[in-house]
Amino acid sequence: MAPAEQSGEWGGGGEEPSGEWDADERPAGWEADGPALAGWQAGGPPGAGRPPDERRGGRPPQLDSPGRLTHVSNTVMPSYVADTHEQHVSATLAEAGSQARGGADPDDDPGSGSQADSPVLSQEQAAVLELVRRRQSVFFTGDAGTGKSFLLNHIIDALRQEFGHSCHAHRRKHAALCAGLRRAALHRRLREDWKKENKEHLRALQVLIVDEISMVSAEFFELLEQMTRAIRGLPAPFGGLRLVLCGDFFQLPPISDRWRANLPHNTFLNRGFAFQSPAWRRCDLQCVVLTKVWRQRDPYFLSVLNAVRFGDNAVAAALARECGAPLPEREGVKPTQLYSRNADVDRVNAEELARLPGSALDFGAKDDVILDPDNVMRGMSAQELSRDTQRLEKSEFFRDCLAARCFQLKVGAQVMLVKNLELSGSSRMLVNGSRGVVTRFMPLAEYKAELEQEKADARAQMRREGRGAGPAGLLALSREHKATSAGTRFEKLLRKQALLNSWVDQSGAAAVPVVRFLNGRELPMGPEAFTAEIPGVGSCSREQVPLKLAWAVTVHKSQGMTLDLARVSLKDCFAEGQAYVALSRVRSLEGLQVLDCAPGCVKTSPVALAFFQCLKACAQWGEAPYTDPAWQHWQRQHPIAAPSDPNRPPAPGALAAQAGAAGATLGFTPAGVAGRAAGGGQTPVAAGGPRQPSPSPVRAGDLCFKCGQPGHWASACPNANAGASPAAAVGGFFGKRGAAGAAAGAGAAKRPRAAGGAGGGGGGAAASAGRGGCFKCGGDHWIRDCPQNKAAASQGRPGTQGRGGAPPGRGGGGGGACFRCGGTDHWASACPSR
Ligand SMILES: Nc1ncnc2c1ncn2[C@@H]1O[C@H](COP(=O)(O)OP(=O)(O)OP(=O)(O)O)[C@@H](O)[C@H]1O
Repeated sequence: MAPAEQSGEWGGGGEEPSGEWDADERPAGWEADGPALAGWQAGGPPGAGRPPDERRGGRPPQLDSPGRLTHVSNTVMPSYVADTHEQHVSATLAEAGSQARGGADPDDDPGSGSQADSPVLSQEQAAVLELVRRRQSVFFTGDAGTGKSFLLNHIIDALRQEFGHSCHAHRRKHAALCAGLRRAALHRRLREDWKKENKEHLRALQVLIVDEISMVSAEFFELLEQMTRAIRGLPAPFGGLRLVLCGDFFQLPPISDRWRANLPHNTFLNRGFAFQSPAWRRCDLQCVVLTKVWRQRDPYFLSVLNAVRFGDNAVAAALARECGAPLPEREGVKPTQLYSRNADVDRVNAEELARLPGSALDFGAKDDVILDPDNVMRGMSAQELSRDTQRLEKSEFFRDCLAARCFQLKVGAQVMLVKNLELSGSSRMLVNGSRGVVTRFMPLAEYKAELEQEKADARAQMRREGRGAGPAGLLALSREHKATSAGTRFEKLLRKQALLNSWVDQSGAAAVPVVRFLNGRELPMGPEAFTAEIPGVGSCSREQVPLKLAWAVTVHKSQGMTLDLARVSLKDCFAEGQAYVALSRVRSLEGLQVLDCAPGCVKTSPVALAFFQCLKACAQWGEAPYTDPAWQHWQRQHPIAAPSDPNRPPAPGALAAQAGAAGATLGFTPAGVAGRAAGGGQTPVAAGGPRQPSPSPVRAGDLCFKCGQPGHWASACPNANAGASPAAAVGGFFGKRGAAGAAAGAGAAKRPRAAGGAGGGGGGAAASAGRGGCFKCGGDHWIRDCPQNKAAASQGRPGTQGRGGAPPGRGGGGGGACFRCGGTDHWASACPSR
C-alpha cells in the first residue's frame, strides 16, 4: 500500500528514505536478533497439512522453530477468490468510483464470475467503510495483503460521494475535504498548509486520510495534531478533523534522525510510531484489524510470512533455503529484484540496460505549472504571480514524481508501470506496479493512426447503441454517454490524443515504447499526465511515458506493490519490517527467490509487537518498551492527558456495533489503545453482534462539543446528524449540499467557521436548531457572540478572540480558562499541567 500523490493516485512505489542508514546508524530501539516473540499460538509448522511436494521446491522447509506459526488472524482464502487477486491496490480517485461498491463478501457468492472483474469489499472491509460513512475517526490495520489500500480507495470514493465532488479536483473551490497522503507527501502538504496564506485550506479540511501510518512518527503525529488544532481553533483533537488512518506497524517504520549527545533533547528527530504519541490517545479512533489476506492464498506461504512478520529469522532462513533457486522468465519478464539500498538498485538497472544490444531511446517529460485561476482572476500583482510560478516550478513534485524527468529505454528493457491504466478485469488490468518488457518502439505516425482507429471503433459502438457521437454528439457525450463504456473509452481517447500532441511538441519524441505485460497484453505506451496541486498557488503537471526501469527496485519503493515474480535480496536489511515487506510482495512461493538471508536480517519492532498484541487482546496499551533516552525525554514532555484533564477528548464512539463489524474485527476506544491513564475502556466487537457501550464514563460536567448536551461523548452524539448533511455535523462547511443547511436559511449559510466547526459555509441544522451552535456554551449563537466571552473580557481575560493579557482558552475552556487544566491565571501554553 503506497499511494502516490500525483494525480490522486494510490498504490505502488512506497516512500524511500532520503538517506540510508549505515549499520552503526540504526535507530534506537533496533535489535540485532529481533524481539522475543510472545503471544503466538502453538500450531503445526508452516505448511502443515500440505504435502511437501506441493511446495515450491518439493522439500519441506528445515525449521528450527516448529510449532509457532499459526496466527489467528490469517484466514485462508477460498479458491474461487483467486481471480480477484489481480485487482491491485491502486485506484485513481476517478476510477475508484467505477469499482464495485462495498458490502458484499465474495464468500457469499462463490460461483460468480463477475466478481473476478469487479471485486467487492469483504464484510470486514465493508464494516470499516461503514464506520467512515458514520463519520468516525478510524484506524485500520492488518497483515500485508489484507486489502488496506484496496479499502482505502473505496473509502475515498465514499468520501467523494459524501461531499459530492472529487476530493482533489475541486479542493480549492469547496475548500478541501480530504487529503490522502503518505508520509513525505504529508510533510510536504502540511508545510504548504502551514504557510500563512494556506491556513484557510487547513481550516476547511474535513477529513485527513493518512496511508502508511506506520511511517508517520509519533513526534510528527503530535506536531500535526497540535498545529491543526491551533490553526483550526477548535479544542477537539485535530481541531475536529475526521481521521482515516491506515497501515501496518509491522511494515516499514518512520525514518528517524539520529540523536547525538550534543543535541537538545527535544530536537525533532521523527522518532516513535504514531500510536506512541499522546495525540493518538486523544483521538477518538475506532481501530479495526483486517484479518483476511487477499494477496496470498497458500496457507503454507501465509504461515511463513506470518512468522517473518513476527521476526522469526529461523523461518526466513528456511524459506531462503527452499526458495533459493533462480526463477525462470515469464513472458520474457524477469523477476523484479528487491534490494535494501538505492545504490544496488541503480547499479543493477544501469548494468542491465547497458547489457542489452541496440541503441537506447531517450524519453523526456513535458513539465508544466498552472497558476491558480482564482488568484489570476482577482488581479494578483505580477510580482506575486511570478513568486507563485517559481514556487510551483521548484515544487518537490517534480523531484518525487514517479515518472522520471528523463530516462532511457531499449528493446528488451524490463519496465514497470507507474500509473493505473486499467483497473477492471483481472486479465486486462494494468496498474501501478505491473511488470512488462519493451518489445519494440512504435513510430509516432503509427501510434496516432492506432488511436484514430480506436476512436472510430468507440464511435461505431456508440452508434450501435443508438447514441451517435459525431461532432454534434460531443456535447451529448459529456452528459449521457460518459455513463457507457464506449462513451468513456471515446472520451479517454480524445484526452490521450491531446496529451500526445502536447507531449511530442515538447519532448521531440519520435516513437513510443510497446510493452508486453505479464498478463499477456501488449500495448504502445503513450504519455500520461501526473499532476499535483498546491492549494492556493496552482498545480504542477508532468506528461511522460508512465514507465520506469524495473530490473530492480528498493524494498521501500516496493511497499504497497503486488508482484508476480521477485528476487529478494535480504542483504543489508537495515529497518524493522523490511524483510517482511520484501517477502510479502509476491502472490505465491512459485514467484519468489530469496537470497542473502543472513542471520538477524529479519527485524521486528518490539513496540509494534506490543501494540499489536494490545489490539488483538483488546488490552491496554501500556508503556512502550523503547529505551532511547531522547525519546524518553520527549515522552516526559508530552504526558498523556489524565482523566481529570478538562481537555480530555470525547469518549469512544459506540458506532462500531452499528457498523456490524464482523469476525475478528475490533472496535477500539482511544483509551483502549492508549489509555493507560484513562483506564482502558476498549471494547471488542462481538462477532457480528453489537458493540457494547464503552465503559469509559462520561463525567457529569462533560458536555458534548457537538450538541452541547451532557451525558454522552461527541462521537456518539445523537443530535449531531439530526437532519443535517454529513458535513453539517462535522462543521457545516458543506451546508449548501445538505437539506438542513439549506433550510437553515441565509443567516445560517453565512455563519462563520467558529460555530460550524471546520468551515464557514452553510450552517448545519445542529447549529441553527440551537444544538451545538456555540462551542463554548452550546447556545444558538456564534462563538464570537458568546456571552461567556464578555464575562471573560470583563474579568480581563478575553475568550477565544482575545489576544492580550489573558489565556486564549481556544474556545473550549469556557470563559477563557486555560483549556488544559481549567485554571484562570495562566495561558494554556504556560499551563503547569502541560
Ligand atoms: N475485497 C477484495 N476482493 C478482491 N481482491 C481484494 C480485496 N481486497 C484486496 N484485494 C486484493 O488483494 C491484493 C492486496 O491488497 P492491498 O495491496 O490493498 O493490500 P494491503 O493490505 O494494502 O497490502 P500491503 O500492506 O502489503 O500494502 C490486491 O491485489 C487487492 O486487489
